[in-house]
Amino acid sequence: MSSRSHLDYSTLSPRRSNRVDSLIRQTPVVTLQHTVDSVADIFYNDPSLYSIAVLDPNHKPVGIVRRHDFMHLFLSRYGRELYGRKLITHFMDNSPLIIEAHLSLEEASHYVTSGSRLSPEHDFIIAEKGIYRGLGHIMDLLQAMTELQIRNARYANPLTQLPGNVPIYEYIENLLAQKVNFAVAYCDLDNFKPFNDNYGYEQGDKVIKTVAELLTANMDEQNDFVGHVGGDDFIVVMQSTDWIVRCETVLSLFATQALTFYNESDRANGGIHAFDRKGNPTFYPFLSLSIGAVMPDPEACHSHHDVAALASEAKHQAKKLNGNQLFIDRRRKPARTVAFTPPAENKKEK
Ligand SMILES: Nc1nc2c(ncn2[C@@H]2O[C@H](COP(=O)(O)OP(=O)(O)OP(=O)(O)O)[C@@H](O)[C@H]2O)c(=O)[nH]1
Repeated sequence: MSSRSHLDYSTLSPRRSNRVDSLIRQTPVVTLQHTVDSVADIFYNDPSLYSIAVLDPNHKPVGIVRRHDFMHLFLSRYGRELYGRKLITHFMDNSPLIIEAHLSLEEASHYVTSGSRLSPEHDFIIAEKGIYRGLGHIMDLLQAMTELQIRNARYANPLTQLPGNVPIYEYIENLLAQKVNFAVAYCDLDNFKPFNDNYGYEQGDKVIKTVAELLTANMDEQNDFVGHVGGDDFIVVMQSTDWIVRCETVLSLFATQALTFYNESDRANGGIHAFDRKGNPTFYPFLSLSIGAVMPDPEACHSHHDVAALASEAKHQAKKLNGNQLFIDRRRKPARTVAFTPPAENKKEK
């Protein structure tokens, strides 16, 4: 998203498209030794320049000079004569907004909107581990955020409006690129097919929406990402330190809510009497949720395929347990790779 207009997202590298470094604009910088006169010359020679970052000898940003503020100095009588030879450090904003390049656009937007000092013509500094990388324009950020939202809507699951496969993959790739620790939970309903067959697709949709709502309500908006692969399969990518408790809360709430989807007679029986896929009469207990979770090793997992393999395996293990269960797989690197496949495609194999 480097120039952020009229871009075909399918050609973008997923790990860069929604990060702050995609907003970097290379503009002139000055050091602590620059005088007001020399900075004035830079502004004069480039009318499109709104701000100039001031760096210390280690390339760390220590301030920002804005054309708008600078103009005041020169509009005052004898301004240039009085201040021209002074160091720029006297006239810079020495607490500029500095945003790390690896952060997501959502995180950047959060910083920008929570800082009431900033207005649309203000720039922010983009740094990597505190070292200057370039300037970012607020208007670029807003435009990129709008495009991201349009794109997320395009890839959203139509039933739950949660992000689908493409944003899920991108989110994971982004975390892998940062080499940060995170957990992935693969959530899948149990006994959903007989429920659907017995109570109808519309009721089944309500169950899926309930799972979506429980996951969204119990995860941390800032640190966790809830995605809907399709059908009754959800992926949650978590950086909350208390993610295990959050998953357990979802399970316990679902255990209670699941009962509300049954009629009195089935509730009294503890489930549904129906036929299995081969036509044999079978008893199916209440709907439950299986969650298989893993903590992928960011050094050993090279793509979302590796993470998908780990999460799928954890989900299979979770499904072997009865009822609403969380299974945490201690394996952190995959033996094989698979993709998160929507259930409709899975079912053909059964
Ligand atoms: N209501 C509804 N049903 C769906 C949707 N997508 C897929 N399904 C149905 O979900 C069911 C998924 O089947 P399974 O995942 O095998 O259900 P299950 O009985 O829970 O089996 P396991 O997952 O193997 O435990 C099938 O009946 C699909 O037709 C959807 O969007 N809405």
